[in-house]
Amino acid sequence: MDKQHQLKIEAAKVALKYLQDGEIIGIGTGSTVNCFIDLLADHKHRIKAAVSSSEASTERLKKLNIEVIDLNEADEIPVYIDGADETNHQLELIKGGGGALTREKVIAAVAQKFVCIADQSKYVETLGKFPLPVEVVPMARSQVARELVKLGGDPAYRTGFVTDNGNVILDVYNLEITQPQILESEINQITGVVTNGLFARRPADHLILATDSGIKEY
Ligand SMILES: O=C(CO)[C@H](O)[C@H](O)COP(=O)(O)O
Repeated sequence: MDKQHQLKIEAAKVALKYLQDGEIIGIGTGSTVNCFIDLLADHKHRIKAAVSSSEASTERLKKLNIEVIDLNEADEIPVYIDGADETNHQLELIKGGGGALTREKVIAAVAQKFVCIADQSKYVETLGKFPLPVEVVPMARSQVARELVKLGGDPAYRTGFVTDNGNVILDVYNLEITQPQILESEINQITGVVTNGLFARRPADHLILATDSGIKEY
């Protein structure tokens, strides 16, 4: 097993302490969350059910006999566990490398506590080295791309990829994101954008970062 994967497992293990007995848990998407889902299998008796942010996570949860319910059936989500592509020290994130950003953002908005789990490679001074994913209604792809260029980015169409919502993704390169909240709002105002992968208006509440020198919690 490579070092990075080992760190993802370490972060996921620490996140188990946020489980709340008898409650619904929100589950994100990605390889780090997959580590958490696998660990959750041994604790499934403690939770009421899971709300999932993607078809991929739903499938993994169901394979482990963890009940998955629709978000509309959940009165509240005390805790949401998810990974990130980048985080800064304010726990503002870039997410959506796996293309699940919209459902992830919806669950994060509902959740009382958003716990981000990540390995050390995700921690950055300034967001933007990782291309910012933007989910777009297919017919608006070219128009949205032109607007993203005006904002200083270089959008690239993620070819061959369709989101769980039937939309496409533009990955925006070369953005140096010094004001994440403002950029998040600006991009969301472009007609045809479903959402973008900046989680700055609703950042994580806690970060569990696995590093070579141990777990750091923020
Ligand atoms: O936002 C995401 C999926 O849409 C993931 O959380 C993000 O891409 C991190 O994934 P990984 O844990 O595989 O590095």
